[in-house]
Amino acid sequence: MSLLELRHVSKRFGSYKALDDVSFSVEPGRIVGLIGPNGAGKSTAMRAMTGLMRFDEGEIVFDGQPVQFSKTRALAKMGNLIEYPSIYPNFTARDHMKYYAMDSKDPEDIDELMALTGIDGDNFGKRKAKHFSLGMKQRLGIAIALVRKPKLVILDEPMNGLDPQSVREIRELIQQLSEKGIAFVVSSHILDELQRLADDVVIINKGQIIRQTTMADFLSENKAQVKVKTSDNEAMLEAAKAAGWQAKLGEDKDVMITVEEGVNAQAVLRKATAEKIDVQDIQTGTANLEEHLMEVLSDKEKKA
Ligand SMILES: Nc1ncnc2c1ncn2[C@@H]1O[C@H](COP(=O)(O)OP(=O)(O)OP(=O)(O)O)[C@@H](O)[C@H]1O
Repeated sequence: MSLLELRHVSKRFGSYKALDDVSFSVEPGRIVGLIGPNGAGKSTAMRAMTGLMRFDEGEIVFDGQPVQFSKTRALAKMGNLIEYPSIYPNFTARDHMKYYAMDSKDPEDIDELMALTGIDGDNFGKRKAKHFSLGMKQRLGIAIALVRKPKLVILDEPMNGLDPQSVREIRELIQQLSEKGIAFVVSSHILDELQRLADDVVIINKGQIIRQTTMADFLSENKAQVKVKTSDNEAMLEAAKAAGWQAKLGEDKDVMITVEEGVNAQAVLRKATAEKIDVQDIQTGTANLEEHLMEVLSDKEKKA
């Protein structure tokens, strides 16, 4: 049984449908990346899942129980870092942990949690929150999300504003926790980071789910491409299209040609030579998460 299931969930803000018949599920211990462009509905979906926001249609089931809207009662086995937990400037990290642990009948061991999230020790344990860096506040937010021994943690943009070192540390922390069986739903605009982090992807666009699959399967849908930079990219593009190849101009105006039977870097070089086009650079590779996402979204746009 899935740990979390959204079934046909819709949410309107006035006449605008922010969630439109959204269905997807989260399995125990998996890290699910929720991705999509600005305004796609990621935060709205996350708020609905945690019971922070009423939704209009459908149902959400977490750990066998329907999720119901509550202003005051957070779900017992779900942690979240969506709306910032209140961080009190004159509290230390330990004061915060003690305070949030009071909400739970059976809180996690605070010392263990502080060690795990790296907010223990002389550095942070004794300092007041008003002196914390953004990375430190993110860690404290995650530690607070974990204090009730959750089975699922929802993190909206947990990497926002962090330096590369902190981003890596937060990623390693999430992975470590998922190995202990905690599931995560994470949204992030830092797609190369999400590519490293997530086991599964759920793609949302204009309030609709476009795809739910594993990260590995999503990336393997990608066909390899030959990327070629020439003295005349427009002419190269025309020549490739005339040969019946799938070709387009990339973002940097290089020509991108999809690899298939009989179409590879060598064939592209031969074609360029025959057309008297100088090749300045040629590479073969597969698109990353960001490029593949852009492709999937633009295909969807064309079909709409
Ligand atoms: N309280 C609200 N009232 C009216 N419209 C809202 C409200 N909250 C969200 N919206 C709208 O719903 C849509 C989805 O917003 P949401 O914040 O869920 O998107 P998102 O995918 O999280 O975007 P981003 O990546 O920019 O954070 C947007 O068009 C937004 O303007």
